[in-house]
Amino acid sequence: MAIRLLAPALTAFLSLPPSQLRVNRARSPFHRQLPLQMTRGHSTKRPPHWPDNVRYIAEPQYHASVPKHIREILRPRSQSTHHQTTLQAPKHSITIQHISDPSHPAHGQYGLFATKKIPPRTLILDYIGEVHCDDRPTSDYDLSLYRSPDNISVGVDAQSVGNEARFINDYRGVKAKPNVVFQERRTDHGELRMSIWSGSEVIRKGDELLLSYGKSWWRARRDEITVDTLSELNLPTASS
Ligand SMILES: C[S@@+](CC[C@H](N)C(=O)[O-])C[C@H]1O[C@@H](n2cnc3c(N)ncnc32)[C@H](O)[C@@H]1O
Repeated sequence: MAIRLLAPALTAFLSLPPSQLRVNRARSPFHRQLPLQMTRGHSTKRPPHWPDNVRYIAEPQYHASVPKHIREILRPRSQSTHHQTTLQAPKHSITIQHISDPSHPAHGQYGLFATKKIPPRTLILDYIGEVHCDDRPTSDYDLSLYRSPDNISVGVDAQSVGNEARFINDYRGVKAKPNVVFQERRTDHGELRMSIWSGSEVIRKGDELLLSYGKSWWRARRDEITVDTLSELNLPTASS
């Protein structure tokens, strides 16, 4: 299932437009891959608990589905360079952890946790993955980055390639509200990125970083379960 993570209430404090994990669905394999890069002071060395089936990257990869004119908006040619400044979280401030608490709704999966105090309204890291314009129906890691005036929707899919940001869970069933939000930014070289900021309160050492994926993400997931269940039971759906 694809997601479109919403940055809801907490985004308001930054006076910024909400971003979303995508609710649309994908169908194509990966094509072109950019070479892995070292970023300023950070390597592409996998962090602890990184899954074997996901490639750890420090810079976005551009999929063949991204048209040239959109690439030029996302990463203006004059400023395009392999020496980008990805905001990789300082390795000592966040960590991927296995969720062993049975009351956590993502029990058995992983989450992203603070290993030290993070002040309010602090840029923590970029959401890195494959930048694409095709549908990703099976991805739970597909974030909406940009919609062009000619209505082309650009996503960042971290299902198969990504960084630590892909492990941030939704706050529902965990805490009363999210403590981090999405906000787009341009790197020093002009590349459009979706980044993750702390909210209006301090994140304490040991706290899990929690977003809001948005109601539409949960609604799409619930609808999918309903349709799947009806189809397993061989019952008619609203569209059948
Ligand atoms: C972007 S991933 C988050 C990282 C994921 N936990 C992992 O280990 O790869 C989104 C997936 O995490 C799980 N998840 C995140 N927040 C959740 C929540 N509040 N309740 C239930 N499942 C959640 C769901 O399985 C969802 O499809």
